[in-house]
Amino acid sequence: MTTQPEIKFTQLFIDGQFVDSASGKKFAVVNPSTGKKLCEVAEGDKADVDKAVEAARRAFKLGSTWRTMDASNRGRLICKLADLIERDAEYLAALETLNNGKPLAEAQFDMVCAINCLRYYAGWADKIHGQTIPADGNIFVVTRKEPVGVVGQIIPWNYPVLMCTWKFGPALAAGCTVVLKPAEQTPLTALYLAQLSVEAGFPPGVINVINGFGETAGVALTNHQNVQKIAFTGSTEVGKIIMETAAKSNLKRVSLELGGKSPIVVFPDVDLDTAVTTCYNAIFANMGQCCCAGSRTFVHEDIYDEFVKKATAMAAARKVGNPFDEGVEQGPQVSEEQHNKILELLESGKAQGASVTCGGKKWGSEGYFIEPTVFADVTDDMRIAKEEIFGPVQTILKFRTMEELIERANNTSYGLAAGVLTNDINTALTFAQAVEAGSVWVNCYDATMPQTPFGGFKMSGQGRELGEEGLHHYLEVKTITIAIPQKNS
Ligand SMILES: NC(=O)c1ccc[n+]([C@@H]2O[C@H](COP(=O)([O-])OP(=O)(O)OC[C@H]3O[C@@H](n4cnc5c(N)ncnc54)[C@H](O)[C@@H]3O)[C@@H](O)[C@H]2O)c1
Ligand SMILES: CC1=C(/C=C/C(C)=C/C=C\C(C)=C\C=O)C(C)(C)CCC1
Repeated sequence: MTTQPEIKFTQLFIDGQFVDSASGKKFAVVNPSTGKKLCEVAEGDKADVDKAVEAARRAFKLGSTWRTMDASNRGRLICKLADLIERDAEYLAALETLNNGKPLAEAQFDMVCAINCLRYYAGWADKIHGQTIPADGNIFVVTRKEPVGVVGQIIPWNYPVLMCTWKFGPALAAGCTVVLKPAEQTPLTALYLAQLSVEAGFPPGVINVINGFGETAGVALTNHQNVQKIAFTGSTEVGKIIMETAAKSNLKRVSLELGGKSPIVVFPDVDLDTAVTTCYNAIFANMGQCCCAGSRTFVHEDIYDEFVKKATAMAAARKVGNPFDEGVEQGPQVSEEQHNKILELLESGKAQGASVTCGGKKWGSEGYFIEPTVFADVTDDMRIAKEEIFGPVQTILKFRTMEELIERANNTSYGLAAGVLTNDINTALTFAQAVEAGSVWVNCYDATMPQTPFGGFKMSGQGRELGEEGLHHYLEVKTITIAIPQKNS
């Protein structure tokens, strides 16, 4: 097992090559386990985004290698990229753990999910097609699905490799070319994937990666006149800016995967230990840094006290520490900023009267660790019940009736995911139909697969990623109507 993975790539990746930024500027990448600098990477801004978009435009030109390639061969290239990730999965997982702080086992599982995602979309490449339409008159009508063109993709730091593949997979299967901006906190694995794309044989310019900050590189990409679509994952706050910038520049297409405050609901007919474990995983996975985290645990009043007792014991037993160490379940939060934001929300929970039954403060003396925390007696008006904490903080609320539950579960501007744990099919379906969420998991949680659409209602986003739905944002529909002398049925 590699615990000191070599950092091999730190430049920008434009037109199939690693290059310095036009300004020569660099920024520090930090190890969240220690708070110390890992390395410096090139800092891209507008000038570099312009170059990358130009390269992506050339790669997308009519007659280019990419545009004239058989769709089945596009699929083979995507498959090859998946194979290379699989070959280097141990290294990539270690690099992810080093840069992001997630426990190695979680990073390893992310690699499996990333590989599966690319293989799924590789299969789509030669199955994307239009229709023939029996329109009125002496005409022959066909539709073609065409790639939208150059796509800007902006991703967050919580699943760096996985998010790259959620973005690359459908875009490349559709035949687009991409400029991806990783989060400034976690650029290292995206750069390694860029190198793998060369080895896989993607033509230069099809995949470009620009490290940089949101306010400079991110804005330049979103504002660009020659970018036809922007795919964004991150905060709802920035999602709004993206939509506005996209509209004001060239009305580029936008898909958004944003925040959440997802309810996971426990009815009294369940096996309690199983339910406690499901709710625990739903919130504590990835240090709580997941858009779909089950961050409001609603428990029926009949089992509330017993549930809190067991949930507290489980969180207290959670092993925190060096994410490379075997058996460690929780590493640091990704950054000092996130760490401080969580601590501030923990204080608000205490001040507003929630009961801390486990944790509630910083863990250790170096790095960005937070104790696994459980709050009981949480009420809907508290900040910890309303705001996205993005940390290892379980908030347990009490409910009595289905009507009240549905009203409270939906009383949020978010609508990304929800979970319901019950052995009664009617209870499950009543809740599943009523809850305003893009994914509803029954007797499971986080069951997200490449085949299943994922995305939000309300302010949790626009559009869906994954599944067939995830392709649509990368495609334009062209209707071709041909006058013919005589039609026949
Ligand atoms: N939905 C998610 O997956 C997700 C991921 C990360 C963070 N968040 C939430 O957002 C909060 C803040 O985290 P954050 O500041 O890292 O998220 P963020 O939304 O600021 O960053 C996400 C990505 O957007 C880029 N970005 C930032 N401002 C931009 C702009 N004006 N134009 C274009 N791109 C821009 C960033 O550089 C990064 O690549 C977290 O505490 C959490 O609540 C959600
Ligand atoms: C939470 C776990 C997983 C699921 C992660 C998901 C569904 C991430 C989805 C995307 C984004 C952008 C989240 C936003 O923060 C795995 C990968 C299935 C592993 C188990 C834990």
